[in-house]
Amino acid sequence: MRLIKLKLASFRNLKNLELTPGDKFNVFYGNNGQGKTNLLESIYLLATMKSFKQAKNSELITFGSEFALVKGAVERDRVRREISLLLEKQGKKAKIDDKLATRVDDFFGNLNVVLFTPEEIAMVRGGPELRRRYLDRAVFTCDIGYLTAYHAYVKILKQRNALLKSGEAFGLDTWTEQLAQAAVQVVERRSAWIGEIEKLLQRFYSEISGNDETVQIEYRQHAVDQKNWEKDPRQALLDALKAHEAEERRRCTTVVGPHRDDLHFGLNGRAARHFASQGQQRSYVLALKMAEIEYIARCFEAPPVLLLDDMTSELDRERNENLMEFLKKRQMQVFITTTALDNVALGATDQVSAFRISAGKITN
Ligand SMILES: Nc1ncnc2c1ncn2[C@@H]1O[C@H](COP(=O)(O)OP(=O)(O)OP(=O)(O)O)[C@@H](O)[C@H]1O
Repeated sequence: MRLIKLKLASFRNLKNLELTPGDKFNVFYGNNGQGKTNLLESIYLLATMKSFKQAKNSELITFGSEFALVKGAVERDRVRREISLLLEKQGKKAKIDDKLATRVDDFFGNLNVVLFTPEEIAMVRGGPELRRRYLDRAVFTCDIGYLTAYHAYVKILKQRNALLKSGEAFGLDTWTEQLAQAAVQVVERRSAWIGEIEKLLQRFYSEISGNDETVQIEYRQHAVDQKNWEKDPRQALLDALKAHEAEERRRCTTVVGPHRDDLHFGLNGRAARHFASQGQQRSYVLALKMAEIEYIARCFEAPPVLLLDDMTSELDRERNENLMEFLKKRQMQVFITTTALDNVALGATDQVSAFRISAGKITN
């Protein structure tokens, strides 16, 4: 799977850009604020239809323009496809080979990406919403049906919250039933992904750290009894919701469900969030990304495209080299941004295509 052409019009400060990337390492270098991250954002958008900065369409369109166009030619299993996204202030239109894509699963899967940004290191230390967001996007890449299950859950959650807000005494039970049913779908799919990642995580962590520390990854459900869950997931959620009903009525919001769950990262049996050093946290996230890449490669029988935004500022030389060694061994296309070319520990390889970016233009 690879991106063989990229064409941008009025996308952030990239007003008119055409790129023919190389098959392996594509390094975009230049000063701050020139458009390197914007370029990665456009590729991410083409793959996921979402901005990794949670930006709205209006922020993605060049100031003063009415629309933006992100177009790519992708190749998977020797089949070439043109995929494009037209961004208008009111919405997006996705096309595949010039035909409007009407179904989600037609569009997704043509280009799989794994993103690695400095902000993701904060995922270990930060609040649960960062980890949930990461988890949702990662699960969706390998399980397209997850998006439907997740949207169904969110829709019911919103309706249940509206009822709680209205102060209406009746009708909650019906929403609670539906919520529990939809929640089981979300939790089971998230847990299945974690189960697969867990098998790979230790191997990569040991490779990076070179020691015998152990790593754990676990799905942690908020307020749900795990013994009950193992016997009957739906009933366990119903029981937890019932037990919190008074609190929910008081706070006018649903307090139990996957929107409150968390992903637990453990190191030597303790919470990495509290006990891991910065270096260990970096190694953890790096190993997690490697595991994610490996898992996607297995699911699709083709590795994803990797987007590495300014990682040289976060990873020290040794981790940087470890990551590059891991990538060199795989037939995968990589897009890297950095302020200076020699920050990227690629060593001697002829697989690098370097592009200098200045004021939204490729200048070499
Ligand atoms: N909608 C927009 N229209 C025009 N320019 C925009 C828009 N959104 C952001 N920009 C510009 O894009 C630039 C930021 O680009 P980007 O984040 O890609 O920088 P970068 O090269 O990755 O820099 P750094 O090395 O600091 O991360 C800023 O100059 C900003 O003003």
